[in-house]
Amino acid sequence: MSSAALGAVSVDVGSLQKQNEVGRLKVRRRSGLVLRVRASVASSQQSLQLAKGKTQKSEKTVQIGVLGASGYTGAEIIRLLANHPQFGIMLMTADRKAGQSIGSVFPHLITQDLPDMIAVKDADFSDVDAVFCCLPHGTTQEIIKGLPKGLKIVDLSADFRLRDIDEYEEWYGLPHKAPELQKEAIYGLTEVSRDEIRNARLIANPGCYPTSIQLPLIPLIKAHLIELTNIIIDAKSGVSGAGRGAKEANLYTEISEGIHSYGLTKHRHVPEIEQGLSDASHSKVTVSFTPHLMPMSRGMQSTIYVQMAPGVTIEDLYQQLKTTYEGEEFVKLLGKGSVPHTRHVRGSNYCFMNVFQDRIPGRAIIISAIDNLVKGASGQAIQNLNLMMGFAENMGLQYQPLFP
Ligand SMILES: NC(=O)C1=CN([C@@H]2O[C@H](COP(=O)(O)OP(=O)(O)OC[C@H]3O[C@@H](n4cnc5c(N)ncnc54)[C@H](OP(=O)(O)O)[C@@H]3O)[C@@H](O)[C@H]2O)C=CC1
Ligand SMILES: CC(=O)N[C@@H](CCC(=O)OP(=O)(O)O)C(=O)O
Repeated sequence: MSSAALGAVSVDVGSLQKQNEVGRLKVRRRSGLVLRVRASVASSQQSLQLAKGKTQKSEKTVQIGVLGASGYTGAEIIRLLANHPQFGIMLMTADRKAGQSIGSVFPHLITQDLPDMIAVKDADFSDVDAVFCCLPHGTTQEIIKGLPKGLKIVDLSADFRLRDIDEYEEWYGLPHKAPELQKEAIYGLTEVSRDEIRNARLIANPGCYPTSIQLPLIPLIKAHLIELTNIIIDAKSGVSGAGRGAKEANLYTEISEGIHSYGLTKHRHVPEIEQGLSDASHSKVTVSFTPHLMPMSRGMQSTIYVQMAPGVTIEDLYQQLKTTYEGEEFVKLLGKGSVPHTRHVRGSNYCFMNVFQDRIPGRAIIISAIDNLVKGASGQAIQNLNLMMGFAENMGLQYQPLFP
């Protein structure tokens, strides 16, 4: 049952409560005793199913569930899927906002024909083919463990990113609740692990900082062009990276007109970055990583300082990245001397990068820019599901950046 099939009428509170008990009405409070009600014109049988969490199949070929549809990454999945020819959203869940329509939670999505949001525990996954799991880390393992085994899952949280369970428990301070699923999870940095992603059932979608950092560093490490010590990463994120939940630290007054670093020496993305770089080098790589919060809603830039291997020049680094990414649609090495800007990738699935010779001989500066909500989260998640379902990797993702 799609929300587009619901009409709007006004009724008194008594009849409203009675009807709402059987799930026939979606209620939004206006003022005093007058309520605006969206009444179902479907049969009572269909209405009852809606109350239980059933939703009508989308007309598209792959039925998608979005868990955590009331959060920023969930909303971004929904926005991006509007233009996807194969993925249709038939199920959306939320926690505190369960029971609300998408239009009341995200007015910018009101024009899309979408089911209302329900609690995860009420969801019926029997007609769903794949889910995007956009829930906070720590809540995700148990929820994914309870999903039907045939479902394809792209998990945007950090819950399955670290292969080493002890490391997860140490950095996240939480017990791992699904170690058996951890063995199955494939880390979904698309350009690096495409072949494994195609055959995966459960993808651990990378964090936004790790995406912006690993994309330039992995090819340089694999080609032995940089030293594995003294890698220094100075990274900056827009505030949407912290999610939509209300937190004092993310109030306008706290983040506007200034920048600040956080998570010094202990940010939980350190082990994720080191895992990826160590895999590329077949030895333990450590990094210094300092993230910063910027007064912008979305966007991420990583500035990375590295020591080049003996005899290696900046031209070698440039040529290596050029060869690695020249056939890639979403990773772009800029022309020599051009500086990546977050505003040039905003709203798109692109990662822009470049390398620069430092004035200190032997050192290089690498800059990469992504939109944290797109290539850093929901865009890469769709890229991965496209591969898992056997579709073109770029399907539904050819959004040009928003500028200015
Ligand atoms: N924001 C970003 O740039 C990125 C985020 N990520 C990761 O993606 C995931 C989602 O992030 P984001 O969208 O920003 O987060 P938000 O805080 O914006 O949204 C979280 C969503 O999860 C729901 N939720 C919260 N607690 C529970 C629970 N106990 N059970 C079921 N649902 C719950 C919320 O529902 P309700 O609103 O109803 O409370 C909401 O829909 C996180 O793991 C995050 O770390 C990854 C890369 C980038
Ligand atoms: C600005 C901000 O707070 N950013 C988040 C990272 C968002 C992200 O990609 O992280 P996960 O998917 O690993 O949660 C942070 O620093 O924790």
